[in-house]
Amino acid sequence: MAKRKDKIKLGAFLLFTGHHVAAWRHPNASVGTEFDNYVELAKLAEAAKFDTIFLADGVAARIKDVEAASRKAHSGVYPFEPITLLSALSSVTRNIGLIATASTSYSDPYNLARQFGSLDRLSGGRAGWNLVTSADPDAAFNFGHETQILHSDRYERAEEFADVVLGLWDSWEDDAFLRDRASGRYFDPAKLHRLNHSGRHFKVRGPLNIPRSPQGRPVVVQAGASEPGKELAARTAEAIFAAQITLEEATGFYADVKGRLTKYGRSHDDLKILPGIFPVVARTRSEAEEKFEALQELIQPEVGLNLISQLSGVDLRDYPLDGPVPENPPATNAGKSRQALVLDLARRENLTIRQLYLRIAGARGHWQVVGTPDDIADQLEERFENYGADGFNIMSPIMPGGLSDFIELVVPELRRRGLFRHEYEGTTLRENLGLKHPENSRATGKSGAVAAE
Ligand SMILES: Cc1cc2nc3c(=O)[nH]c(=O)nc-3n(C[C@H](O)[C@H](O)[C@H](O)COP(=O)(O)O)c2cc1C
Repeated sequence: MAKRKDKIKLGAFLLFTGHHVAAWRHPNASVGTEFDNYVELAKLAEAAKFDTIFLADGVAARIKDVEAASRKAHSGVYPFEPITLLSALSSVTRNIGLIATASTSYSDPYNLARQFGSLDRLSGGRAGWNLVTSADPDAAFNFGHETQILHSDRYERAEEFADVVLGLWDSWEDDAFLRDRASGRYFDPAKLHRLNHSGRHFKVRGPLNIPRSPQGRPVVVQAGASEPGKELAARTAEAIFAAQITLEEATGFYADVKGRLTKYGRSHDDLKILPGIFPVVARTRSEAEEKFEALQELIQPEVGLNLISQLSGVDLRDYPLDGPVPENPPATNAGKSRQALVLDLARRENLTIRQLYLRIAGARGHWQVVGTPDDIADQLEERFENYGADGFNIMSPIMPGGLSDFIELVVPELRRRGLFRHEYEGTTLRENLGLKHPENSRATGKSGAVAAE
């Protein structure tokens, strides 16, 4: 197979103390909850010419199992709301993309379009929206529901939500605002487009009361991998955060989603697939293994059990720790692809419940690689060259050390192999990700989804 001509895209998935579930207990982990901690991480990633920093988010503290939650740093309690934080970080960064998570189940499309449009203008065109439907069951109780919204209903709402937001972002054409003192014309009415949306979930007249950004509009990212998740991504997203452990899973997912683009008039390069990787890197394999084991030893059984109960959608607290993971538990209404991924892993490697949580406590079901810079670069290169990814979301085990390790040890090796940039291609997120400047779908009459060029 011919070597790819494009280069790997890299995002830093920032979780304040690090992605390993016990990272907060490690003496080298920063407490990570202050603005300066995020300034440090954002500047580290930008100096390394990463494409993006990405912030996960939820709208509920996950404290149903308060004993386990009280032993974790990430129980759904985040130091900052992500759009607020990235708006602040936009003033201390220049090129790196700023991707925040926001829920289509528990937001309003007009306000969300405005907030991300504002972040996009504040940052000079570097905003991205990680569209989630909120698989977290606890979120429903903070927004007037008595039970979690059904998975299928969440995605039906998300489809319409995305169309409204995309339509609102096209309220004004790029050159609508003239600000012409001589003629007295501030904007050209012919370049203003009301949305006049009326659907099952939303009725939104528009226009959005904020102009388009230097990159046209924010980049839409999707992270769901169920059937409706993949379809929504193929129709509306320009980047996907995915979670696959094996090369086969990755290439299968990549071919599946890229294969869906044509029916929406979109081309292969209109969507970048960026699976997560949890890299533990050191100059020697034994040193990398020691680093990883030092984190593993800090995992408390309550926390490990709680983590796989959340990911598998099954409360495993009543099952023996050293017994098997239950066969065929009920389908979850939470994250379907994540349940499948965790249960397949347990079956594939014949893991007990304790072995399963030790296996995924770091990467939460993402791809985990422990080794030297060459080991990790080899794995990234293989997945990239075999079209299992267009880039990767780096989920450092511990912050800031894990991110600086990857930057100091793996990035130079990727550059030596000609796989990663030396300099940014542009100043907007689209320019650096290699995405087209979106035409204004209201101006061209291609309503709703992402308008093809
Ligand atoms: C890299 C990555 C990041 C994610 N970040 C969030 C997040 O911040 N908030 C959230 O509610 N869900 C997040 N998710 C979960 C997805 O939105 C989705 O619920 C999950 O992938 C299951 O989707 P599915 O039911 O379509 O398979 C993330 C998933 C991935 C792969």
